[in-house]
Amino acid sequence: MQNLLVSSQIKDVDTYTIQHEPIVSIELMERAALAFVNAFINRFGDEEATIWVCCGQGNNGGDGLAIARLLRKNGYTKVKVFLANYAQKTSPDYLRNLERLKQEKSEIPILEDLQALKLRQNDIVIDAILGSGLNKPLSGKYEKLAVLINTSKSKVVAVDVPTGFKSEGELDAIYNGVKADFVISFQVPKINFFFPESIKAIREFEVVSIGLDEPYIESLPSQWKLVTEQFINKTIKPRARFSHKGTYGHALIVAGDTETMGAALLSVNACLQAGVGLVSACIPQSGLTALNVSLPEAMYFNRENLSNTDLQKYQAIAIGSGLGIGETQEQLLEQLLSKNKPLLIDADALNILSENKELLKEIPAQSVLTPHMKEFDRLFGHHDNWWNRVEMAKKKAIELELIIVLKNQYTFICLPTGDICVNPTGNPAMAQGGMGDVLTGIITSFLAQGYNSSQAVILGVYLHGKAGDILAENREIVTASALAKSLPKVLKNINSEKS
Ligand SMILES: NC(=O)C1=CN([C@@H]2O[C@H](COP(=O)(O)OP(=O)(O)OC[C@H]3O[C@@H](n4cnc5c(N)ncnc54)[C@H](O)[C@@H]3O)[C@@H](O)[C@H]2O)[C@@H](O)CC1
Repeated sequence: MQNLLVSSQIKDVDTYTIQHEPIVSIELMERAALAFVNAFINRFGDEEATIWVCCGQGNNGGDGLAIARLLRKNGYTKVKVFLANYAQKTSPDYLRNLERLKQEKSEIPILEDLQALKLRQNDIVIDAILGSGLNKPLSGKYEKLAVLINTSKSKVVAVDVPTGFKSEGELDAIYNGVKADFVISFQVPKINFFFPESIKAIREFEVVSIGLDEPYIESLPSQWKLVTEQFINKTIKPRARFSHKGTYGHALIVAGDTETMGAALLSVNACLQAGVGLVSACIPQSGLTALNVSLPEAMYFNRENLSNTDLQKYQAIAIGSGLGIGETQEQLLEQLLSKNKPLLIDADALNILSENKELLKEIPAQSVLTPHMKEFDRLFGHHDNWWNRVEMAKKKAIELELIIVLKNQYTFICLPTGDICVNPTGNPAMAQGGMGDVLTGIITSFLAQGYNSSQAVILGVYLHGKAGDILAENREIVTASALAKSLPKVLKNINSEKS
């Protein structure tokens, strides 16, 4: 897991690195500019393009000036600098870079008049006006400049963060900052990059290392964690020699209704594909033929027997996929809750909870809830923005001792400890019915295999997204069935890389 930091902490890390590496601040800026330029060249190789580097007067502007110089050195001949010198204060490193640019007679025009900023279709704007130092909403000349950039047809590449974009905290409903096609951000992704509202400001982003002190970053207190591939590789266990089906647990999935049996089958199938030893499908009798035909590996569990069966033999129990809503389903949920064993609660089971909120207190600790936005709001009230929604999920996870998996392109996993783990995998090709049922099956599978609740959820969410990402490399749409089918290979690849 990687710590995600708020802007004040990032500033602190800059200072720490400068003092302890040690490195002078102007050299750190040079390193940042070089990292930006390398990533930029990788992506925008056209040396003939006209590049307008728009610079403010803080360190973000200082980066911009160094970037302009380095681009020129790398063969980009049509680089121009525009100085947005609208403030009283200037940073010392900005001034040093400005001096250097002037002294070196680098043939880079330095413009200050807005009229001179004639942005054309194939031009590139490098936005180095304001970065993570933003401390109030954009207004006046800054806002005017943002409008000019946004209404041009030029491509916009932002340095660290787009001008006017808040790196953390509630994002305003109306965004008046620079809209970037691409952001090259330094060292750590900013927390708000993972929030859906950032789409107004950022189309794509990449994070480049500038050599800030990583152990120090990890030592800082932060409730925000980014799930990393290293964490997954370290956590996941390969199949052991001499193991048998009993080694990988027995899962029980309570799901399906006459017309939504597909959801149950998707869940049960995903549970198998993710490696469970045994899975029993507690579905209505009307689904028995479908189950036997499509998933011969799965076992059938008669619903009539749920109340009087000892469920201890199941290492994991999930309820919800395609369950339907009604008195019978409510009774099923209540029966499971009374067994006092952690559950995974999804889909219709969440909707039943939102109609019977008094049941929330009955959910055993360490249970997992996997709502999408609408299910979450039905459960815990309407939220105007994602920041507030995630804050509420965190609060409820602590209060009810649950793991709340708030699903989105970047899923937020809120743990009872107060930590919020952001999952970086997943993509829009996966936006299709059944995907949630598959996720439920995968997490249930990992729970049954003996991972603890947090591990099972993090592994499940990450690998679900990872499988989707791999498939989306050469297809526009990824169906839930295709994703489930690809899981054994994704798992194999991870385990082979380790050995
Ligand atoms: N040593 C460092 O601190 C490093 C900083 N780096 C760069 O520095 C940036 C942060 O630099 P700074 O902290 O100087 O801040 P910025 O350059 O982002 O902003 C500078 C100034 O803008 C003012 N300001 C904030 N919001 C405003 C608004 N809405 N309207 C008008 N003025 C506003 C602030 O008062 C501040 O004086 C990062 O985003 C990154 O690009 C990198 O060079 C890496 C090293």
